[in-house]
Amino acid sequence: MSAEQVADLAEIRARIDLLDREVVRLLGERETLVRQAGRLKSDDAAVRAPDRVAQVIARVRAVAEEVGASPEVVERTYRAMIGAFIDLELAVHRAADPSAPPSP
Ligand SMILES: C=C(O[C@@H]1C=C(C(=O)O)C=C[C@H]1O)C(=O)O
Repeated sequence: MSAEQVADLAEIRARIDLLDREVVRLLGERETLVRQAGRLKSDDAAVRAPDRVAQVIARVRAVAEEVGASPEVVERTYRAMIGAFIDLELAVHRAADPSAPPSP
């Protein structure tokens, strides 16, 4: 890499780092809402809510198309993120109702 390319890459990474702060802040806000949802639900199946997951994926893919982002990257990112949130929500739900048996 030339000195100019090294400087350009450093600038790009600085901008990515700034965006990541915002992304993580928004993930924290999303986590608060997911925790609230987990306390309201009746059982593990309700926590997993696959129909809702399908809706969210369809919606974010459409938003990606609208804003010029890759729908594939957005879908894969969301599937990984929602998987992690479901694990968190299951833990929150079980802590709120310890008598509930865990699903397989
Ligand atoms: C937050 C919810 O629970 C789970 C987490 C979801 C999410 O992170 O978007 C979506 C559906 C459920 O799997 C919900 O039902 O809305």
